[in-house]
Amino acid sequence: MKVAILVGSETDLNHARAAAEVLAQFEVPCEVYVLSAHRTPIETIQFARDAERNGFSLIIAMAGKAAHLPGVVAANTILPVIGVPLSASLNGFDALLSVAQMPTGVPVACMAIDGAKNAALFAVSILALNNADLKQKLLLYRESLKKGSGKKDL
Ligand SMILES: Nc1c(C(=O)O)ncn1[C@@H]1O[C@H](COP(=O)(O)O)[C@@H](O)[C@H]1O
Repeated sequence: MKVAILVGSETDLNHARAAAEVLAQFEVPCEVYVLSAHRTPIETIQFARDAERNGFSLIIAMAGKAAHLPGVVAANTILPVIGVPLSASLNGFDALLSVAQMPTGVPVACMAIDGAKNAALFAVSILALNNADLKQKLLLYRESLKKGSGKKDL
């Protein structure tokens, strides 16, 4: 059980870090790579093709601007690909549409703009399907979200 976190540029590494921190909280191992469908197309495709053989269970791919990275990765693996559009320009709307509007047959699970943490949590949900220990941790995490909710007397 291992997650790959891909970002399109070194300038996106803060988002990779945010996702990696969530995965670490759940003790899910991950590896971070800077790969770009535009700047390093051959390496990106090779990474996606080898990902399953290299022990990855799923891939989180994040990119800003013309965010083709998640789609190109999805086109080259049948592992689940979670895409995160980043707000590198146009408040992230350009990347959102690039990640969300995949043609039928090659899906990418598109998170919110800059939704790196939710990408990691979604990855944990998928992995928890086959891992009772992880499922328990996820249930505890959801329980922790209740803190601070309810009626407030001001
Ligand atoms: N969208 C992509 C891809 C890709 O889709 O393969 N590769 C880099 N990028 C994005 O370009 C933005 C600007 O990158 P630079 O800051 O390096 O110029 C980044 O947000 C990156 O994700």
